[in-house]
Amino acid sequence: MARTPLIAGNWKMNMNHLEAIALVQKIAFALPAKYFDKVDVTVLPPFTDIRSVQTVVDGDKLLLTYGAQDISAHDSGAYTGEISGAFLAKLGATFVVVGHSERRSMHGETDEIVFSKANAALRHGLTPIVCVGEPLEVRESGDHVEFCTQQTANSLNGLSAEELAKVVIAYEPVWAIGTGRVASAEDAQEVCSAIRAEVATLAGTDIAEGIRILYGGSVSSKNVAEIVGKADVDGALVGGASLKADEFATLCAIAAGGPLP
Ligand SMILES: O=C(CO)COP(=O)(O)O
Repeated sequence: MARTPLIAGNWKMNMNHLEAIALVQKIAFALPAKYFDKVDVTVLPPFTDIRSVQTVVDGDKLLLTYGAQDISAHDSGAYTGEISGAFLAKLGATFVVVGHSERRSMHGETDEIVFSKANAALRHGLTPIVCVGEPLEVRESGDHVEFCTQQTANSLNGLSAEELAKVVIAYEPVWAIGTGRVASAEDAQEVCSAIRAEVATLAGTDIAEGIRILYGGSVSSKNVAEIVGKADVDGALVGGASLKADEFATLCAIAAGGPLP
């Protein structure tokens, strides 16, 4: 099944709202419209930047989309510091990352919390990018496939098949995040295909074949072609390389099969 590649730039805690405007404009300038027929591109800035990004995307009629790095499981009320999916939807957000390993580890986000956040995203018409991935000790023990399929099942179990069809999953081995130690394309394929098989048990083969599964962890313009070229890898969740306009645009163009004539 042909799945349009998705490249998502997770800016993490970088770029104030003015820097965000400049970065989005530079990415748009460096990535001509013709690429957007072959790759979906989204940027995930800090919450404080989203309104500014919306303004420049809408004002300049840019083809890239944008979203958030987290979401509250709740819709409104006494949840100090949290951000409702209703507010993100109002800002024109498309995607929202849930269960990033940095939130799982530093904020105690369990699979159950990740499930509730994915649910909240879907409730507000947002596409959750549900992150799973093993720590180094699990990789070294050879239990990474079982770990990731279990994390996938626990994070998505309870969604209907129709809801699951709307989800993006990102496989991000923790030992590859921010380390420059990128998983091999074969590593990515092994786990992404196992995740797809797990989704098939949850929601059937058609839905499993239709969803996009991304790889994340030290992706750059130098390694993205081989990784996204794998049968079950449908794009990338990019951290550091998404903060440099030319590097990110080049990475997106490669994922689109470019350079295009
Ligand atoms: O965590 C990541 C994206 O969500 C990956 O970060 P790096 O690309 O910097 O390794």
